[in-house]
Amino acid sequence: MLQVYLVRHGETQWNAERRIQGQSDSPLTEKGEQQAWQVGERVKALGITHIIASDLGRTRRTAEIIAEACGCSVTYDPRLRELDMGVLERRLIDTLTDEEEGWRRTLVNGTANGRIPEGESMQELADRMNAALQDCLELPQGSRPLLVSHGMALGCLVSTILGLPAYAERRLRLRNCSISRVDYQQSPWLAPGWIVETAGDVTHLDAPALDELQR
Ligand SMILES: O=C(O)[C@H](O)COP(=O)(O)O
Repeated sequence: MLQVYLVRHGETQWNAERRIQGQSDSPLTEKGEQQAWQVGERVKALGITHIIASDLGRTRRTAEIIAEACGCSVTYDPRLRELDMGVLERRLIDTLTDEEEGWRRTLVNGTANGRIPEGESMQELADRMNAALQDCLELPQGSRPLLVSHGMALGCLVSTILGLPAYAERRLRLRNCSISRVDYQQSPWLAPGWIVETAGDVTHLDAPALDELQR
């Protein structure tokens, strides 16, 4: 059975400001760095063999910290990036016009193919995330990978494994530096293929992620 750990990056400046990141980037806050160290402490005894991260700065930094704790190297996969939020990237959520908020709501409550102008659909996001996860099956026998990615990206992945539409991800709270785990297994009792073992675990963090207060 292949176990794959899924970690959202630590809190960033823009997470704290409620500014939309998408594929734009802001650095981890001091708290975000601490969260990443706490993930490292939690997972260092789990025998992680590969750390694969989105190539955006906030996931790179989170992955580097976890890698230092686990003693393994990091590779980067752009398929693990956050949803491309098009023209709304870098904007403060609280300053969106009614029309802009409508575009955002299309993603939150909408259809799989809804998108922000110049952005990506949830279904496109789910497809690339599932493809990246599927590639973990090609790793050598006995591997235990840990993927470092983003809130909506990981939410889409977990939602679609559960057989929910990609946009159901907003029903799943994946806080900064939460840990989820999905397993690939053949079982006489469970559906064969990917199953969700845990989602959004934050019991290793000593303080609530700011996200918890915001959403
Ligand atoms: O701001 C965003 O793009 C998302 O809502 C959260 O993305 P993040 O997980 O990269 O912070």
